[in-house]
Amino acid sequence: MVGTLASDYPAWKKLQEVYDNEHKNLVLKDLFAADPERFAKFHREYTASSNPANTILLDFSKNLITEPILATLLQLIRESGLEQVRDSMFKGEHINTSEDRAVLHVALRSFGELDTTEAGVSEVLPVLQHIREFSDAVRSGAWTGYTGKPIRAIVNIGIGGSDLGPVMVTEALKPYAKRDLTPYFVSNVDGTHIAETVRDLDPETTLFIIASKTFTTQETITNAESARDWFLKTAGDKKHVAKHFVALSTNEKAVTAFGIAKENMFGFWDWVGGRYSLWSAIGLSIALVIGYERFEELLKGARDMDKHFLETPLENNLPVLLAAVGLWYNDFYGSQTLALLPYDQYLHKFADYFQQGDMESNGKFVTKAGQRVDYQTGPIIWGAAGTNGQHSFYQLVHQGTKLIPADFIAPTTTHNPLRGSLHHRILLSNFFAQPEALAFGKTEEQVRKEVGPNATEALIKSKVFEGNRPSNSIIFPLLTPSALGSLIALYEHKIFTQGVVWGINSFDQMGVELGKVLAKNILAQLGKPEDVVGHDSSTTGLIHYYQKYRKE
Ligand SMILES: O=P(O)(O)OC[C@H]1O[C@](O)(CO)[C@@H](O)[C@@H]1O
Repeated sequence: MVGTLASDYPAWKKLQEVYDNEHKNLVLKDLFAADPERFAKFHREYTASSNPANTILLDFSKNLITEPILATLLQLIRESGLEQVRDSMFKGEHINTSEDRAVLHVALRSFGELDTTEAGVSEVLPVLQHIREFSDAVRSGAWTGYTGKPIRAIVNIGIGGSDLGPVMVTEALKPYAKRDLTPYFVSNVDGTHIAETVRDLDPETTLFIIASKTFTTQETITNAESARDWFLKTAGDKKHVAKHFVALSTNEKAVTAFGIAKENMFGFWDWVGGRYSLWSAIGLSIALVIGYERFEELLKGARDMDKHFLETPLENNLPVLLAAVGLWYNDFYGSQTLALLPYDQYLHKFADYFQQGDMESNGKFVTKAGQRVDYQTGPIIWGAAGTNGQHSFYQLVHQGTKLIPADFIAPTTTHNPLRGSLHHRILLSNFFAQPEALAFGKTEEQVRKEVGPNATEALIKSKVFEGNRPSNSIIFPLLTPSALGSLIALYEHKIFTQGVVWGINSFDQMGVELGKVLAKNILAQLGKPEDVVGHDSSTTGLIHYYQKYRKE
């Protein structure tokens, strides 16, 4: 409820008491031994309403919870008004209070089913039609470059939500890609990024997509200008820009001022948050790579999860259940992070994507009512594809001193069944084994039996796995556009649910502004001969070093 600190909810106080009195007795080994039905009680299965082949099983039984604890977590979520705020979001109410905006990324994938009159919602389908027509034309070769050649490379220039979603999805759905149309992504203002990207490209067959909700982001505009310079070095005449540059934005004035024709702009609206925008025109590169039909399947997968989130009682609601166990560790166990560990190489950018999705949404310390919170809010999101993480950071996850909740994610079936799916069996054996090892560990007694009588006490102690480290396992049949859409929406709504409990605005991003302003001030000074002024000794000293040694 706006105006209530989460720690004031009765259920929060109850959870604090339960944690204080019981957490020492919550031992997974004992919880499983005491209840052979534990998995049955603590897993749920989702089936996409428009695609029965798209199911997701969420196993949350390896969490440090009991049925009463889960019930109290769900009560906390209920007391926060989650259901009411959720309904407000879907109705288009301006729940992004600081910017007085609706939050309607769900309207991008509702295919006209959402009953909201928010300006722009009625234009979603025409924009999708424009995306279909354009992607069909480029993929068929009907759309050619200025010398009549088909497009072979698309370069998406954008950053944050105008980059991370297209990157993650085009990687994840590579099995569905048109392999003679290669996507490239330029995001960093570091000239290296665009220089290295275009160095081997052919201007005659390259299409640039300038993706920017505001069309004012310094990195993106700088890169777009350099891309245009690179292109015109060969093409010469500015009139050829029209065949090689399109824009994705809410800012038509800035787009046309840049020199991109209105008919080559794909619009979207201020109620689409950057980190929730891959379903909008920002997803153009996705539609170009996998085709419009598959892009629509992605949207429908998300829409099916939207329906699940809207219609399913909290105790069976996958986003709510993920949010609930996350709150338990983040706010009562004091964990600081959440590891996203997809056992699928195609999902190797999944954690990167939700670093922005979660941390830019919930990395806040002030509630919507302007109160400073007295509890933890958004977790640090990190992770890597399995099994690579096992050879990198799993030592700490298994035997470190930190509690690291982890979500293990995997498809039962691979797109690449090499050697009779031997690779995939090996991968999935690790997907099953790691949560088991984390949960149940290895006792000193077991170690002694293994190492024999001559081992030192120190060696024995170093081989003990205390276990009792929680995880969720999320498994589904195959990484299809529909499955990916549901999976992304699952996490979007988990993030939303946690933000509602914490009472924060998950949809603005005031925290990114100060750095930008200070950088602009320093940039203006770096170009001048006189000494920099107005900074602390550290910043001044660093700038002096830069000015002493820079060569360019
Ligand atoms: O799409 P734009 O307007 O260029 O913004 C890019 C990114 O910058 C931010 O505004 C700040 O990181 C993100 O929210 C957004 O996704």
